[in-house]
Amino acid sequence: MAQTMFDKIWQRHIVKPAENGHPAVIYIDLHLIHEVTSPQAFTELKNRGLTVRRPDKVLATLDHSTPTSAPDAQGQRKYVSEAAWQQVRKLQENCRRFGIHLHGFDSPHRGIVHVMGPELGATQPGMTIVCGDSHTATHGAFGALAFGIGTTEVGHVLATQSLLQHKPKTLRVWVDNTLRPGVGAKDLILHIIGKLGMGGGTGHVIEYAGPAIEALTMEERMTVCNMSIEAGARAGLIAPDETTFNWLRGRQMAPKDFDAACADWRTLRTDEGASFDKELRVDAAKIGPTITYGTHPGMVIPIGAAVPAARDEVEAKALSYMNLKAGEQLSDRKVDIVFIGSCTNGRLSDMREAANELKGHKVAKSVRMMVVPGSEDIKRQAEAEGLDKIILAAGAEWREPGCSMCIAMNGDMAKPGQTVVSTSNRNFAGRQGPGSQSFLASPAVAARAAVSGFVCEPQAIEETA
Ligand SMILES: CC(C)[C@H](C(=O)O)[C@@H](O)C(=O)O
Ligand code: SF4
Repeated sequence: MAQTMFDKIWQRHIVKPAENGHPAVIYIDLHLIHEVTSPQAFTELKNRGLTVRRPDKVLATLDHSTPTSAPDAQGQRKYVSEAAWQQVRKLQENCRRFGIHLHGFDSPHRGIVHVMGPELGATQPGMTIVCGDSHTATHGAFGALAFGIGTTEVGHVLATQSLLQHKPKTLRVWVDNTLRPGVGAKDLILHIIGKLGMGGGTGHVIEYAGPAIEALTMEERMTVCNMSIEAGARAGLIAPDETTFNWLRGRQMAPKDFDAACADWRTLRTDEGASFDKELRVDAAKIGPTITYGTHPGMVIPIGAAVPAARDEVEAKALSYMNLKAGEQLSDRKVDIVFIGSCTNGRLSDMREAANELKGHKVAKSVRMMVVPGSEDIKRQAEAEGLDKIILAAGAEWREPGCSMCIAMNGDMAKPGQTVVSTSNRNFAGRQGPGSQSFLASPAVAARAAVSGFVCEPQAIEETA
C-alpha cells in the first residue's frame, strides 16, 4: 500500500504498537535538551535513582536564558536574574553528572537548539527527534519526524530513549509554482498559517511538498517547518532530496558512510498515490511579502493591505491589544524595536538578508535594532563575511547567540506599549515584553522597518491570492 513519509518513519520506530486505546511506544533517535525544560526531568531521574539510558543520543545547549551581551574582561556574563543563572548552572551540572555532551559557553557550536542540531549534522532524515520545546518541528526540514514534548516526557526519554505517542493524522500542504523574487520562506509560512488558521493543523503532522518547496534551500525549509506548531501541528516534514544531502555532507555528526545513508534516505519520500487525512493547496506565485497584525501568527496580511475587520471575539481582542483599528495601514505605525534572530530566522542567510537591506543606510533614530545570530557558527561565518560591520555601521546591535527577544527570557525585551517588528515566530500578547506589541515578518521586511522607522512600507509586490 502506498505510504506517506510520516507512515514510513513512524513504522520504523515502533517499539510496541498502540493497543486498545493505549499509545504506541516509539524509539527516539535524538533527544535535544536546553536549560528551561530539563531541570525537573533530571530531578525526577535523581529522585528515582535512574540513569540516562543513552547519553550519546542526547545533545544539550544553552540558549533561552543566556545573556546576549558579551562577557566582561573576566569572562563573566550578566544574567537577567538569579533564576536564569540557576537554570544554566543546573544544566551544566546535570550534563556532567549524567555524561551528556553540553554545547556550553566553551563550545564553538553553542546555539539555539534548533539551529545547532542541524548545523552539527545531528539532525538527519528518517530520524525521530524530540526536545522539550515546541519548535522542534524545525528539524522536519530534513525529513525527520521531530516534535516537542513536555518536561515529564523529557524525563521518560532520558530514562528509556523511547516515548509513548498517539499516532497523529497527516496533512499535506502542496505548494505549486515558485516564490516570486523578493518573497521568501517566512512570507510563505505566514501565508500558509493564515490559510490554515491557528488550530488548522491540530493533531496533524504536516508534509510540505510541491515544486515551490523543492526549490527552497535548507535554511528556508527550516523556516517553514519551524512554524508548523503555530498552526497547531505536531510536526512539519519535507522529503529529503539532493538539497538536503548536499547540506548535510561532511558535517561533524553526519554518517560516516554517507552514500549508503543517502540511498536509504531516498526511500523515505511519500509514495505516489498515498493519501492524507487533510490537504491544502497553495499557489506560491500569488504570495507577496506578508506580515502579522494580531496576537497569533495566523492573523496575517499582505504588506500594503489595510488591517482587516475582526472576524470573531478573539480577533477583536487581538486588535485592541495591538492598538489597531480595521482599515488602518501598518505603514503609518511607528516601530520602536526591530529584532532579527530566533530559530525561525536567525541563520546565516537571514543575517545576509538583513545586512543587504541595511547596507548604505542608517537605522532610524527612534529605533533600536538588535541582530542576534542563532549560533556561534553563524556568528563566526557572518563576521568572516563582514556582515557585522555592515550591521554596526547602520547603527544596529550585533549580539551574542541565543533566543534573546524571541521569548524575552534573558532580559532582551520591549517595554510596555512598544512596537516590535520581529523575525521570530510568536506574537502572543506580552511575548516580547509585557504590554508590548509584535509584528512578525521576514528579515528583509524587518530590516526595512528599522531604516524607515515604520512597521512596513506602504506597498509591496501585489498579492493576487
Ligand atoms: C521555553 C520553551 C519551552 C518554549 C517552547 O516550548 O517553545 C520556547 O522555546 C518558545 O518558543 O516558546
Ligand atoms: S528562538 Fe524562540 S522559538 Fe526558538 S527555541 Fe528559542 S524561544 Fe523558542
